[in-house]
Amino acid sequence: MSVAIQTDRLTKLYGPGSGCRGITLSVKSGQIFGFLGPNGAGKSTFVKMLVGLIRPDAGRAEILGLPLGHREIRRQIGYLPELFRYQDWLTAEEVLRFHAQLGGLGGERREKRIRRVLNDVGLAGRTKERVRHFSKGMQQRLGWACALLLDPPLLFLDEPSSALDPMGRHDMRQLLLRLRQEGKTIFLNTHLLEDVESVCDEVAFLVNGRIRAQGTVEALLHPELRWEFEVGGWEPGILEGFTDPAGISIQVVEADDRGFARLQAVVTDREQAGWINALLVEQGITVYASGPVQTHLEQWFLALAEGEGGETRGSRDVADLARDPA
Ligand SMILES: Nc1ncnc2c1ncn2[C@@H]1O[C@H](COP(=O)(O)OP(=O)(O)OP(=O)(O)O)[C@@H](O)[C@H]1O
Repeated sequence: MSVAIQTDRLTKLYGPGSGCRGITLSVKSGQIFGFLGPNGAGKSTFVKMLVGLIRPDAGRAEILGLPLGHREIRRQIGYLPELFRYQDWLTAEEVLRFHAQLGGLGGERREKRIRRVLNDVGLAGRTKERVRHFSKGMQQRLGWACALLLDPPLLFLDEPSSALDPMGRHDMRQLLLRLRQEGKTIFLNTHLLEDVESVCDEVAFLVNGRIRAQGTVEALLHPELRWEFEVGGWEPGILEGFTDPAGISIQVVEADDRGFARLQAVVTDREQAGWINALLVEQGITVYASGPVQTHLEQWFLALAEGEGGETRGSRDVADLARDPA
């Protein structure tokens, strides 16, 4: 798989503690890459460097094999800015014609592309309306249309669903998946963890201008199989003296004085979880429920964001954070 974006210690500083520093990351072609972080983390600054709107202070980058700043890159990328604003005296169609003209697209091909992208973003019936009469969500849909217009292989979308209602967000997630199927690479800045969990192949978390964690969503959230058991009839020491041939350690996460407890164990597979289940029952414990522990991206996000400014958190590895996000 080739690499669409490669950055090497890319840096832009606006002052102490703002901007982004030393960002090294790699985005494979054909991926949806999620770029996450709390407000002010430096996500938009990073994207603006990649699309050529601001110059880095230090570091290097290659976009589609071309060095950052190369004119050809602009032909190959689509960009939806976080703060979008279009000529509100024009109609949606006219805005797109203007953008097509800037991109060197004309004639019947242009008209065909305009019809196609307006249809893709759900504005097919609103093409003759002036942008000033558009709702914020419709304007953002127009922004998507502008980004897609020249059919670029690489898209930078900065908070692309921020103005959309739940249905609109759903539509856009479907569109993202379709674009990936068509082979596009998508760099997605977002706060919507639902989007990240459902469409992103890899993610990077930015806090205070630095990358704190990076990897596939699956590896970040589930570096190990942890199983939970909700039980009744629990007593401290009930499993004492029991010899465990597999060396599994069962931890008590929570227990009350009526014998209710939540237990957890790291297991290699479901069979091992079933074996623990049988063991508990053998000891006279009632198992009400059991299943794998689900870590949600939100827990991750909060744990990383709370560590803002803490260099020690930055040095912890991803698996370590996933085991103990707090
Ligand atoms: N042109 C600028 N001049 C001075 N400071 C800036 C400028 N642009 C951004 N910053 C600062 O850099 C930091 C990162 O801003 P940036 O907009 O990149 O963050 P972000 O992660 O995209 O935030 P949000 O999620 O709120 O959009 C902030 O502290 C911001 O105030």
